[in-house]
Amino acid sequence: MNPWDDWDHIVKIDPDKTLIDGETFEDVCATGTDAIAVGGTTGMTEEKMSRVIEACGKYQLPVYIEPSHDGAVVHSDALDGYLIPVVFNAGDVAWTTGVHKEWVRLDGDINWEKTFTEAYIVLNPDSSVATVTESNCDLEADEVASYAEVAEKMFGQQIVYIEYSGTLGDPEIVQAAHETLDTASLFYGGGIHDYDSAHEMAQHADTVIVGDLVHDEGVDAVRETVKGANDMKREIRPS
Ligand SMILES: CC(C)=CCC/C(C)=C/CC/C(C)=C/CC/C(C)=C/COP(=O)(O)OP(=O)(O)O
Ligand SMILES: O=P(O)(O)OC[C@@H](O)CO
Ligand SMILES: [Mg+2]
Repeated sequence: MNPWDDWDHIVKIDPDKTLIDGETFEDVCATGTDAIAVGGTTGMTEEKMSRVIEACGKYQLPVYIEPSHDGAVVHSDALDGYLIPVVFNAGDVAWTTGVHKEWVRLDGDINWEKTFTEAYIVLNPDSSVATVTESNCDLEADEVASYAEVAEKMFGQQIVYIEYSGTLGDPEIVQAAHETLDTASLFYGGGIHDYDSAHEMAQHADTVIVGDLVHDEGVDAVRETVKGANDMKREIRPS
């Protein structure tokens, strides 16, 4: 049993962005989402990360950090664990193993029991994450599916993350990736903004991730995406 096995929905909070006026981290944790991930590509500092971790750590939800580089890792009792991206289609291998090597070399406090990797496939060429990692986003569905298969079968990855950060992706690509996986979970993130987009992506993703919406629209909009994802899971799960 992995911590994420019963997560249908995650809210990813970017510590470099603000919540909507009048909304709190408590409100975010009460949207019905299953877990909080803390991370973003640009502007990460230890102080900003810690503020969000401490604020979200007071509630029942699991809180994980998703560091964007080796210097962005924060250790805190408020954390349930660490989700470490490994970018499979990165143009620079630093994002596949290089920054990981530096992290292991320099961080004396790694708790491997709470550390899990995510095999990222980055697909929106206009996102910061694609720019930073120089990812090759020009991939057909069968190539994405093959990356997913390589991640699980050759590299033993237990999370494959289809990342369209900032834009809603192609459900057929998500489906193709999902179909290659046996035991690994498929995470999908990017452009989920309402009931329908969450509902659609939850058909093939085991877990959907909602990021910018919490910063741009707020908790009511996030709650709709939780409903969409949960409804789809009820529709497709054998009772
Ligand atoms: C070795 C350690 C500790 C970490 C390595 C982490 C790696 C490989 C990071 C690569 C970049 C990555 C996948 C970051 C994860 C977080 C993420 C995708 C955030 C979303 O970013 P964007 O939405 O593109 O950026 P902004 O919202 O900040 O513009
Ligand atoms: O911000 P959005 O587009 O919701 O994307 C979520 C997440 O996959 C980003 O890493
Ligand atoms: Mg973003």
